Amino acid sequence: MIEINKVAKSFASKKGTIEAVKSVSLTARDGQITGLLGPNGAGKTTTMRLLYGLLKPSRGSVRVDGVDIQEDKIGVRRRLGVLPDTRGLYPRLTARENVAYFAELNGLRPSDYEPELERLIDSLDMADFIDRRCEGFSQGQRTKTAIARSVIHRPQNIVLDEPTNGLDVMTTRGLRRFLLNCKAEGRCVVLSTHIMQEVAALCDHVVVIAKGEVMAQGSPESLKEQAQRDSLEDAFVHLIGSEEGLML
Ligand SMILES: Nc1ncnc2c1ncn2[C@@H]1O[C@H](COP(=O)(O)OP(=O)(O)OP(=O)(O)O)[C@@H](O)[C@H]1O
Repeated sequence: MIEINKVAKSFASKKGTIEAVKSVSLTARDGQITGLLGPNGAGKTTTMRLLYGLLKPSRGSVRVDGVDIQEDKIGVRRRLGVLPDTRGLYPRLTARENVAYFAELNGLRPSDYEPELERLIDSLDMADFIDRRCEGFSQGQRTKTAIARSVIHRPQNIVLDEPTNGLDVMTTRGLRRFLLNCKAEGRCVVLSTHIMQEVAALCDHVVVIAKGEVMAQGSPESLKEQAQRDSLEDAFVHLIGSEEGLML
């Protein structure tokens, strides 16, 4: 379970202070997929970076399975699998070597991680390229490798920044099946997106973010009720107060 309590983050720039995240609170539960939905520049990536400890919040706190990230960063990272916005693979290593390297950084021996790696190759459909160097990989191949790498240590909590960005329909469907399977195993999945179909297809709990603040949160059904709209699309546009930057 991930609990974010009133986090804020601002950046200094030549033109003054940018308040990327003004105040975001949410709880992402085990056995659920929680979606952060918002237009471009809403503060999703910054919230994700605060969540996995890449950035330190200006205010507020983050707890993962009850552990405060500022008090025990390493303990929290062990409980987290992260797909960052920059996928960041080692181009000279094969996909298998990239995943194995991360498994070993997490203290696993080949006999510990190899069965899980085989399972991931199968469920993410990676057999065709697993033993190729990552240099020259397509976006889908890169994303799949980065996802396998982020979950090889079987973390209870999985955090993915725009996981289906640039993926084709078949790859997206495979990834959705994979995430639904993680949910069925009782894991906590958090993803950010600006694609509404993603939310409708996957999310149990949706946090609508715009301009660094939470505009509304709840199940897709409850968001329609809160906005008094019949479709999710209309509800989101109403809650955000603009259509800008959203993909319908
Ligand atoms: N390191 C940084 N320095 C300065 N400004 C930043 C930094 N990181 C983010 N911002 C600004 O904070 C705001 C929120 O950015 P963020 O990347 O969190 O949005 P987002 O919701 O993920 O958007 P997108 O959907 O376009 O990826 C933007 O105005 C962005 O320019």
